[in-house]
Amino acid sequence: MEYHNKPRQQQQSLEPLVVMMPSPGKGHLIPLIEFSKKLTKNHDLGVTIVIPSNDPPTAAETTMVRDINHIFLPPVPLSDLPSTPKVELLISYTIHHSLPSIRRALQSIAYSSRHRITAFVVDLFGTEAFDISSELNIPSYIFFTSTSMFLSFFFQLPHWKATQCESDDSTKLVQIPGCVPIHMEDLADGFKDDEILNAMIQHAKRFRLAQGIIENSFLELEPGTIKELQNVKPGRPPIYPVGPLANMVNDQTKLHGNNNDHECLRWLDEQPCGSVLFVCFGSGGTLSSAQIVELALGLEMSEQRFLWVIKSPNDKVSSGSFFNVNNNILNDPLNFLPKGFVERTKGKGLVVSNWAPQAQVLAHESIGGFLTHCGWNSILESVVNGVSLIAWPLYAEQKMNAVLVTRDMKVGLRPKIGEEGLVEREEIGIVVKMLMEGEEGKKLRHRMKELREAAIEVVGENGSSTKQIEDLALMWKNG
Ligand SMILES: O=c1ccn([C@@H]2O[C@H](COP(=O)(O)OP(=O)(O)O[C@H]3O[C@H](CO)[C@@H](O)[C@H](O)[C@H]3O)[C@@H](O)[C@H]2O)c(=O)[nH]1
Repeated sequence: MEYHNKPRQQQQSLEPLVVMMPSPGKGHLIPLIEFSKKLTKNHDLGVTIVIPSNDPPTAAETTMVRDINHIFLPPVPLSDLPSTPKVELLISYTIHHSLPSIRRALQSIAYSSRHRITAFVVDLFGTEAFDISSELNIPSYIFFTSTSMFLSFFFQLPHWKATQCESDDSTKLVQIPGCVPIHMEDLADGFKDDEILNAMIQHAKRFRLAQGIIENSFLELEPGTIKELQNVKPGRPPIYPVGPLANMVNDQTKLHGNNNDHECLRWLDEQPCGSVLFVCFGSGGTLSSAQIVELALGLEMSEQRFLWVIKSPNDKVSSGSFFNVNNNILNDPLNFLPKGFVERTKGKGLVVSNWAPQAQVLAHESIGGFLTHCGWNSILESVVNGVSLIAWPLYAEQKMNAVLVTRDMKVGLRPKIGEEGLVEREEIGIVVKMLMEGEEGKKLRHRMKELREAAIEVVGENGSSTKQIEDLALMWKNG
């Protein structure tokens, strides 16, 4: 029987179910897990997460979703693709080649005698699957995992031409509705590449097909942009700001197992309050070998305590760990540090290979600052913990996020890139010291504490984000 032909009466007796589909990457999966938890725990609404990927699930991914109904789709091999792939195209490629298995997964749930799917929620790269939800008569939504600023830019994209990004003048200003103007050089990298731009325009054109767009942000964080996005305009679906949906400490233990034993948390226990800079470039970010050396020597020059999550370098792309295809994971990242660095900084600094329980680290009272690649989840996790930032964007929309953090939110410092294309050790030393000890650092911390208060308020019992989730849950329960 066709799902959409099930008699209304029969459909109403079935349990409502929301199906979510993140695109590949932990930065897309984690906020959808947080959203699912709110729907299931607070609203007793069933959720199944359908997960496309390129590799069989890792142990970390399996642990992350263990308390949620989920389906890992068959991996799409990337072996035919170039060895220096572009992240945005790889993600789009994976979704495109997963369409047959997405269809099978949705059909098997939709035709079951237990559930009626009342919403299909994808992220910004998942809109190609709207054809399938539409065939099955399932309402489609987008969960936008990045900033409202980036969402506002997405609505401009269908009118955008590659030539607009090909300006020699990198200081030319781009006006995104509701936002402060940003320099051309700070636009998401992909928009300067024809192939990526065209793929993104295709995604953006399908945004209007969604019944609503759920955003992981809140008014106090991006007031101008959210107000602008909430203006009713033809072709623009309603916007639901539900953020910050961030990986929180209590839940982190569930996500990654019992991390209380992680060596970095034990080390943090021994450091003075607010004294440690956390350095981490997200799930996919990598530095070049030369940049690793500069960062190490810069941290040393700053004379501050630090906890650094280091990945093996990649001299071609700065997203070297996003997909495993290009990352030499066999090399111990510590081998790329300058000679004698670990010994010289012993006691004052700790270097951890590849992964640390970030949410627990940021919640630790010894943490006084965060040097981040500006992934949106990392920024939100800093906000909920009141930790001010050093913005070191690497790829995707991270430069736009860095502008937001430093110029709009005013909670971070951004080091300058030197002539060789590297952030040099002297600059790192100065900026780190300024954040951790300087007057400017104090102001940023103060502002971040204000944002933290606002974040606590909006996700509280009567908060605006709680209310938005309630409205969505009610609509999806009765759908
Ligand atoms: O050692 C680590 C590294 C990361 N994380 C977690 O992994 C997530 C990383 O997310 P995010 O900070 O957003 O970075 P990416 O994984 O790089 O996220 C991708 O997705 C984001 C949301 O769309 C975009 O903002 C980024 O540019 C894009 O690279 C966060 O929850 C971190 O707490 C850890 O727990 N331990």
